[in-house]
Amino acid sequence: ESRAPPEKIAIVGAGIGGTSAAYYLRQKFGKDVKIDVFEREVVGGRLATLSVQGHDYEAGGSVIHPLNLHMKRFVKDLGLSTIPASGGLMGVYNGENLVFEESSWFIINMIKLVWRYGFQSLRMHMWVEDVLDKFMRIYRYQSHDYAFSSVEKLLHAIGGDDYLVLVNQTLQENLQKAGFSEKFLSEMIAPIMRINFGQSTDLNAFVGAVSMTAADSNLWAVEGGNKVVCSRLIQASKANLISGSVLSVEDKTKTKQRGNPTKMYEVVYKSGSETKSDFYDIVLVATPLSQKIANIAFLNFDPPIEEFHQNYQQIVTTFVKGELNSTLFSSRAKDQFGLSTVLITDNSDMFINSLGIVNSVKGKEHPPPSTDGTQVWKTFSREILTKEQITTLFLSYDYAVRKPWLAYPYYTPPEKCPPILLHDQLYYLNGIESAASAMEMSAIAGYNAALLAYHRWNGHTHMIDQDNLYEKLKSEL
Ligand SMILES: Cc1cc2nc3c(=O)[nH]c(=O)nc-3n(C[C@H](O)[C@H](O)[C@H](O)COP(=O)(O)OP(=O)(O)OC[C@H]3O[C@@H](n4cnc5c(N)ncnc54)[C@H](O)[C@@H]3O)c2cc1C
Ligand SMILES: CC(C)=CCC/C(C)=C/CC/C(C)=C/CSC[C@H](N)C(=O)O
Repeated sequence: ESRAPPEKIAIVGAGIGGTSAAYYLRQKFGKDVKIDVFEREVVGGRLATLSVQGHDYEAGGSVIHPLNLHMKRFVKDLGLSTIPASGGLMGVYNGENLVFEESSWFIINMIKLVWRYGFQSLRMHMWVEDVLDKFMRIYRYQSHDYAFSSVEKLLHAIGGDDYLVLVNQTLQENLQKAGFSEKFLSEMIAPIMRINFGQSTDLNAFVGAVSMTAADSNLWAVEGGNKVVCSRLIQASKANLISGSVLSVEDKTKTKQRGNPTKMYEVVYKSGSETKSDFYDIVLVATPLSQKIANIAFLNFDPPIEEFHQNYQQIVTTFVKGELNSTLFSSRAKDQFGLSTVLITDNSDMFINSLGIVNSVKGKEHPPPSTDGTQVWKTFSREILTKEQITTLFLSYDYAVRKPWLAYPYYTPPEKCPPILLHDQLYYLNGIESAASAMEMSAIAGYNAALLAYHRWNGHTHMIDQDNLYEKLKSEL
């Protein structure tokens, strides 16, 4: 028996976390509940494009794994199309030379890897497969409507104690214990961590595994830009998008029309030059609760809502349309360079984290391949690149554009993930980023928060934090 649905739900943030929550909240609570999504900047959040000479390129979250089933489902449900997001050859630069270069021949590649690293590349693949295999359990739990009240409980339900060890250990520690060599860690693993999370192997082993899956070859993206998923989710969930910055959420008692005094949340927000407010039964916060990012005050809560010190790192995305100075990396003639991604080791003293050729969000043929040797390159760096640095990297360039992000947490395991449940009907989605930040992780958090809110509203305690779910669902089949 379910009680009457809530009248109004607020979601703060229209990134993939907030918009997927809106989508699932609508499915669970039905058509009558009013859902307001507050966004102070642009729908999509860290999914955004930048334009280079009239063509758009992914500047934030760009690649999606073939087993990211929520993102896959959104694309299907929302009638969107996909484009391949990986391809081309990769090389690893150590500050002096390329220590590894991929070959376009699979067999040659394998021989090169075995020659330099023995069978560690294959073992690494198996290690990642093992983490990913367990990860897939979350989809079964969520399709059966099970919810979790903390990130730790969610991770434990997926991968048991092994998963908690992963988030509490550095990738370095974990892989050293598993017998991987220093050479393999510094030449292969650290550069992958650096391109994906701007860090070395000192991040937690779970986000390390997520980062390794992003080295898969069948990655994809949404045609037109990944951010389109967010705007379409808002439309599909029939939520109201409110353009404004949420300033505070206050725990208040309100007497509704013809009713008893009820506990509600007053959301105060600034829209243009006006400050407005409204009351909600349920509030979901779908943005990192760091002062530098969201800056939301929680008023009148007893006990008070603590501040979370999730430290988000700056990553600058820069697109340059130009001709690469390939002699910086290799003595080969520039028309023989052949690499489309350069990963960089930690000891290289390079001012960038990575460099790669990118395709526009319309796919490979847009714009048509250039004939003058220029390409659109994307770099990630900690700091904004100076003109000198750009001219070191490029022999010539026509155009450069950049976007600095507070991109993802700076990982310092052991990780204590912030709570999901901040108050009776107040939920926080982005604590999951302390385990790993990725589009799919936010979509999982959005679905989980929607299910948790629904079950807590209706008193379905048996659907929350169930032990032994994997065994239980196995025997149900
Ligand atoms: C450079 C970069 C590359 C990445 N690459 C990948 C990738 O290839 N694949 C992948 O899976 N992931 C990638 N990620 C990570 C991924 O983009 C994020 O994990 C994901 O987009 C986070 O979504 P979110 O909805 O949780 O948060 P956000 O997208 O940050 O959404 C939060 C929203 O809340 C809004 N907001 C904040 N405060 C307020 C307020 N007070 N009032 C109203 N609105 C507010 C913000 O404007 C924002 O739009 C990348 C991230 C970056 C930065
Ligand atoms: C959650 C699971 C199982 C998989 C997600 C894998 C994935 C696609 C992770 C990407 C994480 C991330 C923050 C990447 C940043 S850089 C991406 C890309 N290399 C680029 O150059 O833009």
